[in-house]
Amino acid sequence: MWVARLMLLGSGELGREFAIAAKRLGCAVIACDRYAGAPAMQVADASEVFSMLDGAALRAAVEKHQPDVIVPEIEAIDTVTLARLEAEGWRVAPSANAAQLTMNRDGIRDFAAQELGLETSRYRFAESREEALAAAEAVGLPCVVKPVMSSSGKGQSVARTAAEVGSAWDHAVANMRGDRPRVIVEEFISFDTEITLLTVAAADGIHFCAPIGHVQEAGDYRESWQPAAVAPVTLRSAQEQAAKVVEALGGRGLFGVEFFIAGDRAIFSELSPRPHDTGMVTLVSQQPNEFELHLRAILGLPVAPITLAGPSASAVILADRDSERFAFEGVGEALATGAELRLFGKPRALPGRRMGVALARGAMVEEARTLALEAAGRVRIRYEGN
Ligand SMILES: Nc1ncnc2c1ncn2[C@@H]1O[C@H](COP(=O)(O)OP(=O)(O)OP(=O)(O)O)[C@@H](O)[C@H]1O
Ligand SMILES: NCC(=O)N[C@@H]1O[C@H](COP(=O)([O-])[O-])[C@@H](O)[C@H]1O
Ligand SMILES: [Mg+2]
Repeated sequence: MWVARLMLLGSGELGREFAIAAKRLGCAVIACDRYAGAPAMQVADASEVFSMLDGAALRAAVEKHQPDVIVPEIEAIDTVTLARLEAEGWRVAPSANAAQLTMNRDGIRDFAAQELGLETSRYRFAESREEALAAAEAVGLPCVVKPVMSSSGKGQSVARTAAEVGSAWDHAVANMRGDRPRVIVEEFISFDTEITLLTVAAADGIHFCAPIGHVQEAGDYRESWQPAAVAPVTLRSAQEQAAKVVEALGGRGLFGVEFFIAGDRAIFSELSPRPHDTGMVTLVSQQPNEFELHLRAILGLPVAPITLAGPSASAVILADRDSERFAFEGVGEALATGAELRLFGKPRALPGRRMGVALARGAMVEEARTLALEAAGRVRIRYEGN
């Protein structure tokens, strides 16, 4: 009856678009997350609510729903259980190894820098305030301090002085995911621009999407666009590095490989073994989009040709407070710009939480960026009762 039964571990905005792609190709989707009514659950066949870090609950959900493929959608998952499930014959996309190595920044960074020899920022790990200070001295100031387990910039800050390293440590520990107080202290790279190189590991080999440029604030993405202007020699270097790391991680699927571009150097930063938030621009910029590519690669379906529709951009819509009673206004004004919207349906607003995204095309990237920003700015969240 089904093409495949897919279980999503994490059901946010990225999972939602993946679920839509999967439904369009006749798959069954079981969406799991830590709260009810998560974006992907709203379009899935079934859902389960539990913490992805709870191994027993994870195993119970897998045994109950018998998925053909388990598809991690967030970083913070009990990857020991995931690896055991894979060893028992359950399929994990792209692989339990990829999920395990990328869940913690120490895993992927040591793997990329030391085992594969990719160029990265100087870095050290620290498990106390004192160690963080020593690490900052070793990599130099300013430096970036991040919890080893976190995403979307949570717990991340830049320290410019030794005193700021202490507060950066406190901020990281207060905002980390998981139960391990450990940070990475990285040399601050003053890059010219940064890109995500969506890299597809498919049955017929590696495919690349056009590079995606993006702007981040407080470690979280605000705008992205495609194609990003990158010199051919630099793009080749990024592609070679991406192919190396994706092949070494193993498995089929789409990976978002992040690079800082400084002069003609592509400096490896990190990667997601799944669709990337900055890649939401592909919902209007290319065919197949990043969600369809992940699905097709996982299922062994054709991924090529990947065609670019034209210069495109995305801009995020953020909440600014904690509320479960809110509504979106200005949707009509936003759509009147010609841009598209994706409002994620998150049941709760939180300060800085991404609630939606505006997507636009233009004759040039600059025009698409202006339109997407304009449309995102026209959407307002009206909070009730305050
Ligand atoms: N060493 C660095 N030097 C300069 N800027 C940095 C450095 N590390 C991170 N940043 C900035 O912070 C952003 C977020 O960092 P990073 O990708 O490591 O965090 P993240 O929490 O994993 O984010 P996401 O989950 O959204 O990918 C980067 O895209 C970049 O703009
Ligand atoms: N950079 C990773 C990323 O963008 N992940 C996306 O955000 C969701 C969590 O959002 P939330 O924190 O608002 O619940 C995740 O489920 C995923 O879709
Ligand atoms: Mg990142």
